[in-house]
Amino acid sequence: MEPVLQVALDMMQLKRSVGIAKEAVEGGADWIEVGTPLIKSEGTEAVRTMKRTFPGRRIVADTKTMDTGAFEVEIMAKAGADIVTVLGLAEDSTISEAVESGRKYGTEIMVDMINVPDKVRRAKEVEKLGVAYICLHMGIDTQMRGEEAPVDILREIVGAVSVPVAVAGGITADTVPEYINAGAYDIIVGGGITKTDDIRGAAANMKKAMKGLAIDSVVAKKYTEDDLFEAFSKVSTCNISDAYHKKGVIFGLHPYIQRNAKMVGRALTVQTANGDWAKPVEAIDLAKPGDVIVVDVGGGPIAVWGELASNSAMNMGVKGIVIDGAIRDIDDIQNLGFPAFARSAVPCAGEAKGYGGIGVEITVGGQRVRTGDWIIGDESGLIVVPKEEAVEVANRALDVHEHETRTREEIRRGSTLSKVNELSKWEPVK
Ligand SMILES: O=C(CO)[C@H](O)[C@H](O)COP(=O)(O)O
Repeated sequence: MEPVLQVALDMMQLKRSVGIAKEAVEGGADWIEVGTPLIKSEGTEAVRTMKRTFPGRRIVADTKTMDTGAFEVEIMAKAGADIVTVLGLAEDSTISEAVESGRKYGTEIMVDMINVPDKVRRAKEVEKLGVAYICLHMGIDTQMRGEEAPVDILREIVGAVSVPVAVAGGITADTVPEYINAGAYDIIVGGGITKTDDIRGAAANMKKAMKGLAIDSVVAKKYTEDDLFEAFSKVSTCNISDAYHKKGVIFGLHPYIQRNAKMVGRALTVQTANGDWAKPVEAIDLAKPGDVIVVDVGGGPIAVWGELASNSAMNMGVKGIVIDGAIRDIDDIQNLGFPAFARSAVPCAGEAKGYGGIGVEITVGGQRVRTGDWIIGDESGLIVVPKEEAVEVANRALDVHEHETRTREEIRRGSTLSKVNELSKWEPVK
């Protein structure tokens, strides 16, 4: 059997989804998935519209049914679904009822193995219940922690069951050949197609990659602890703030940086007193390449940092300086191209006395900062991401960034930001 490409429409707006589906089909998508968020926002109408618009295509209703299998399958079948998804975590009776209902109304059942602990064992069990497809799925929230659908488990499932196996979860043109080689029949792709500005091209590339051609994905891979510098360098502080629910924003510090410059690094914290520049300067000798020195001066108005310190820090591979207090030599620091953020700029420096400490927990611009936390700064400001949350926040920020690519393209084609988001519809019901 020739593998199929299923495009997953996971946005909330039906009109946009139809447009995207049309272009994906032109690019070669075989099956169309009405994604869970789309079903939740638009109901069965989304399935009905897709069936009417694409009469010759298989329509998958991704209901992720967990209970009342018969009932939910009947609803989706009558709306035009050819395949309905039920969770592998559901009770056997829910799955059997879904299968029975599917037989009655002419719909197949795909079991989604999301979060199932023993996927191979469960795959064998649900096959016996009469399901038509089994789907190995790494959910979007799990992907944000850097995980992808595991190829070895896919291979094991394919070897253990005789029904066709689908795979989903952050698949890109780069990764699709591994899943094909492991025996996947149905390749389910959401963001790898829908977040691009060229849906047709992305679907066509996915098909080429499914045939074994080497294709570079325009959508980023999911990042792990090892390559967070690259991940944070690809996004803006605004992307991070959107992804991190406005947490981590450092307020009140001014960016003294060059146009389009960006600062990304891990914090080396310093506590000092107003005008006392000893500890900030000593920190330079302790800094590792890639660090950002972050100084808590409690907002003090006498400078604790200037051009010579910046020069020395740059030499050590330090990525920038953040001071909740005062800085000086702004013009020279900007000529150096050394990113600096401070509450104020003044000509006067204090004296080296040695108060405070290095590597201690500090508060800067209202945010707690510890050594090792990620600090990202650009012309919009500064944000701190705790080290424990960095992988997830970086991947979510990239997701925000990539979704903006699609929105920008729709605006370029004549839509408006309000229309793209169907804003009026999302106002709370009074
Ligand atoms: O069902 C889903 C999320 O629960 C998605 O449709 C599925 O994960 C495919 O999307 P992506 O390729 O972006 O992961």
